[in-house]
Amino acid sequence: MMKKNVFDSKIKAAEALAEYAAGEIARKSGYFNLAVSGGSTPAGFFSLLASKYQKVVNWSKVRLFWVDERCVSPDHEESNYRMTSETLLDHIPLPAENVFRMRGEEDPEEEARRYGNTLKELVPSGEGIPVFDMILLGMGDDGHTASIFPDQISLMNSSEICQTAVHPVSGQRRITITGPVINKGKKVVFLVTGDGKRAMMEKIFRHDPVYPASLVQPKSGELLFYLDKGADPS
Ligand SMILES: O=C1O[C@H](COP(=O)(O)O)[C@@H](O)[C@H](O)[C@H]1O
Repeated sequence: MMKKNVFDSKIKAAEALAEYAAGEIARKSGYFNLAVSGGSTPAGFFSLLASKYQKVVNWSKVRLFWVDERCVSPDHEESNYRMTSETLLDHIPLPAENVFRMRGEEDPEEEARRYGNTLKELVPSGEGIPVFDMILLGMGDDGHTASIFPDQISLMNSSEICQTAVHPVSGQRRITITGPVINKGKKVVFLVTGDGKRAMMEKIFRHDPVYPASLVQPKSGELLFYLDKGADPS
């Protein structure tokens, strides 16, 4: 099932998503396994969780994972972990043992293997694939999602849980969960904002198969879009 939610501003989209995520966490008994994206878009959502929902959410039941990471040290300005720490983790009582970062500073191939094994060990699986309670995705204006870029679209159909990737322009190495893991998620949520994303969003809603974000089609989970009106093509 697919549901599109459009809001007047990116702050309103982040507010609605924070309310939704907090509700989903509250509804779950046992661990809530959440995988988050990086880049710049989730910062507002994370900040809201860290302020408005800091005392509302039972953070000890959240286990936090990453959808993708840039192969840099965790204090690097481009680190997805660093962005999440500064906007969310530094402000909430989420136990350190519930935080499972991708180690961008390690050898990428080894780290992709290690992280895949961590996911297999900790996240309940279906048909051998980890099933996250929620996966937060972003979309680049080139149609990539996670660190799966159009020129490496085979990662959407990989037999691995986690793989390495390369940014097509900068050549920066990346580690990413693969398409089958994304499509196993119970709630797969795109947060996309800004006029600059509208043209690509239109292609994604047309399911243009050239773009990885178009191939996000959860098998039995729910696909949700949180957009601001700038990113909405309709
Ligand atoms: O490189 C990345 O890009 C996407 C989109 O980022 P945004 O800054 O345009 O929101 C992001 O979802 C991914 O996690 C990140 O590594």
